[in-house]
Amino acid sequence: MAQGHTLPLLDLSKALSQQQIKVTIITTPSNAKSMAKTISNHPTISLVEIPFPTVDGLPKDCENTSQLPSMEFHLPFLLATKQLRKPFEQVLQTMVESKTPPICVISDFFLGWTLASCQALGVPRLVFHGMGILSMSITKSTWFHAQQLESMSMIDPLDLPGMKLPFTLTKSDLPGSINLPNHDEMFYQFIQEVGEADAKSWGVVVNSFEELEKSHIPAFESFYINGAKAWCLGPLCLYGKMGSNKSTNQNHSCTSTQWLADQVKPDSVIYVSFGTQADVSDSQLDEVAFALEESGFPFLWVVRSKTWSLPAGLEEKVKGRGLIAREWVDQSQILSHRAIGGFLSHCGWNSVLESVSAGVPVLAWPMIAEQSLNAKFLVDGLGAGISVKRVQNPDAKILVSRQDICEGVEELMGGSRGRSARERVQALGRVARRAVQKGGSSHDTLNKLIDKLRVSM
Ligand SMILES: O=c1ccn([C@@H]2O[C@H](COP(=O)(O)OP(=O)(O)O[C@H]3O[C@H](CO)[C@@H](O)[C@H](O)[C@H]3O)[C@@H](O)[C@H]2O)c(=O)[nH]1
Repeated sequence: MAQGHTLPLLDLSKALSQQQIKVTIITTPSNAKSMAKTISNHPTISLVEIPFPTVDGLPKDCENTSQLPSMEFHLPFLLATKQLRKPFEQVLQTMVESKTPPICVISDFFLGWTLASCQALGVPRLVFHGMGILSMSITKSTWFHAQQLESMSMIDPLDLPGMKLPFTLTKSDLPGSINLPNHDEMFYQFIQEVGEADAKSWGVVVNSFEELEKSHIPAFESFYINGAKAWCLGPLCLYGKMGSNKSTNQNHSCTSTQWLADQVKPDSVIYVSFGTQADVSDSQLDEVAFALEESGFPFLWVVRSKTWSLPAGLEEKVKGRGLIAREWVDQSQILSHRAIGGFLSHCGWNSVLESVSAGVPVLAWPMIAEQSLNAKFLVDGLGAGISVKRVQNPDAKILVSRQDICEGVEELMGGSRGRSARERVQALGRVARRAVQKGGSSHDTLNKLIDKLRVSM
């Protein structure tokens, strides 16, 4: 129940539907509403609504993390989702009783209770984390070896058992949620609980492709106790867009796409977005605005903050050169527009895969969750991006200065490191697009998964 998980699962539903599999999406009313349009021309995908519980301490009508006023509400939100269990089980029970049991349930990692629901009815549970293989393996490994980590310095290279890392990893590279010495007790317990259910799942659906992360699969699978297999089916964003390369998207009517259509120079525009979860302070957004103005490059910037506005004097300066989108845009489509030459990104895994799929190099600015690992993989492991310079104090209001953002944008769009990242990511993009086509690794894996599930019925 987060856009970063819902969107790839919708793409997976489309991929399954293309293989003549009937998909039932069980979700809550507001999530169902936002999904309905996307699946309207897929008659084999249907939606079943179950109510979202009313919970003290959680704002009303928040059924998705993107609707939370801030990530402070994340834990109460996660705990509330446990109450979905009963209505979910009723839906499943009805399917079984009407002699149309599902061949499997694909459940989000955060809904750990679905394991027991599936086991009770003898339905295989596949888990989906939204993350890549490498970041999941590092996260799991550091979780299980937390005690050894405690005694290590922040700068010594980490040697994680069973893993060959494609870059040097230190404790300071790990996501804050792993590094914090005092885990929030309830959050810790919640993750422990869903992690145990995860490890007992029948299999794992992964939004990645073998050519990108194959060497890390054995280490990842070793965390599963019943021989569960990781099924790499991605990049999921590419299903439904097969055959398309860089497009001009002329027939899309929304403002951002129209604005993009007027940008005639290929690879000239920098796209900026920080995903659907990270809280970015308004003073930090000011720094981004000044940097984009100073860099001189055309930009398309998606801003989530409801309180921020462009600093005085900047509007005139960027008029005609930049577009600030405050509504939802089709990011994946934007990235595949030929005018887009770079992406200033928080490195959520979907953004990383969408950028790779479109062959767009990234200026990496990780913010929360496992994003620092994605950024490291992309920049140091794959050479498909460069990093912004960040200040070392995580409590500072301004984590990246306007000078450093501007320098990063200039290097990505016009510098030699940006050029080599562009070449590298374009090559990776070709491999990614091949993976989901007939005969490609992800396409084949999807068919093998369907066959295996049918046999085990
Ligand atoms: O206006 C918008 C804004 C976002 N998106 C899409 O929303 C998704 C955002 O996903 P992601 O880039 O992964 O960022 P988050 O929403 O922040 O993702 C959360 O979930 C990811 C998957 O688990 C993790 O990698 C991240 O760290 C976590 O913050 C992407 O598909 C974007 O294309 C749009 O299409 N339009």
